[in-house]
Amino acid sequence: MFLEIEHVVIRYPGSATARAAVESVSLTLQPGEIGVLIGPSGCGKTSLLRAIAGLERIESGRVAIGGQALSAVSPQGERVHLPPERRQIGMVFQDYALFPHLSVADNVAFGIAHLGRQDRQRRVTEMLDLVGLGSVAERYPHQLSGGQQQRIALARALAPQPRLLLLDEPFSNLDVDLRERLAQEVRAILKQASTTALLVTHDQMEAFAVGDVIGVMQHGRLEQWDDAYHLYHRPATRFVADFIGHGVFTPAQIVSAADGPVVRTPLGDLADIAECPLPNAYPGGECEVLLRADDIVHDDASPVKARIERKAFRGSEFLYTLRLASGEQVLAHVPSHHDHSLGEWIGIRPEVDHVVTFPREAAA
Ligand SMILES: Nc1ncnc2c1ncn2[C@@H]1O[C@H](COP(=O)(O)OP(=O)(O)OP(=O)(O)O)[C@@H](O)[C@H]1O
Repeated sequence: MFLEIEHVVIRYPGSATARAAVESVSLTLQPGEIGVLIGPSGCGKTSLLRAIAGLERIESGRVAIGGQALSAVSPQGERVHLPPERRQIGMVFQDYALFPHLSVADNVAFGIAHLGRQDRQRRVTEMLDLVGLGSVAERYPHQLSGGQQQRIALARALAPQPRLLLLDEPFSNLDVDLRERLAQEVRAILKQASTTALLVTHDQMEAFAVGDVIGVMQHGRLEQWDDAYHLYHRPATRFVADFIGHGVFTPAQIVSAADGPVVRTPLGDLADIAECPLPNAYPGGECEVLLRADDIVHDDASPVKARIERKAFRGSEFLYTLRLASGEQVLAHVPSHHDHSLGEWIGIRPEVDHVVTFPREAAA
């Protein structure tokens, strides 16, 4: 392991009795791996990032890179806290923080003043080429677009060859189209430079575009640290299931059938499902099943009908909010050439590959 975060607790001064901002978070990154922390506002992502950078002190736990403890508080109260400038960690913030009076080349050279002139120039050229902006070296930040400024900020952060790069909402000042494109570019740049990085965002698309591993945080806790596929298809908690993707929880019952357990839902039985829980996993087999919008297929031949309550155009598809006659709500992605009207009844059927169940909310 390269980056090791072990049971880190962060509590701000003056809030000794209050909930910790970060509550016993543990995660690891391999060399060259990109991690992303995502979660609602106030869940503690920035606090954790700042603690890794050395800008906040931890109350307990350990932060280490390559086996070297940067911050640590042992159960006996022994403390390590390396100052930020000795951690060899780079940072990129949402506001770029470029120096307006310095040219692009001088901005990139800022953190490598210790190198000789030739080495410095070579590194600046390398970094500008890496971010695809070799042609703007002599310009000033105000002469660049937001996306270009952010790539320069990345070049500046990478120039000193940090052991770890931390990125705090680096795309949030950019418009939506640019954001996703830049997110993919940044991933490619980090991979090319073999940089280990941890990025904070509240945008799922960004997290999926950039991260090898994604951590979902809530109330200071890390609910799951996993790849995008598992977060989506195997969410560890109800919060993760709800936070990632579009879906609803529907009451269901797991019952034994001739060919094994089936999940009985208002849309019919879900059968032939790998890793289906056994009926005795829940009292009376009663649970809630997660139905994602892409688990529901529009099929006029289906006996199950649902009324369209809302629809949102998403380019190649609509996100329909549907109501079954029995009262349950479900979501469905439907190709956008199936343009039905609000209030219309359409046929739907479930096509669920991964069944995700949780205890009934009231019983949970
Ligand atoms: N300097 C501080 N002093 C006291 N409390 C703080 C401080 N910084 C953050 N907090 C509190 O710690 C908790 C976590 O905040 P943090 O900024 O880490 O969350 P976040 O997930 O990054 O949120 P956002 O997405 O809004 O930036 C919040 O309850 C916040 O109010």
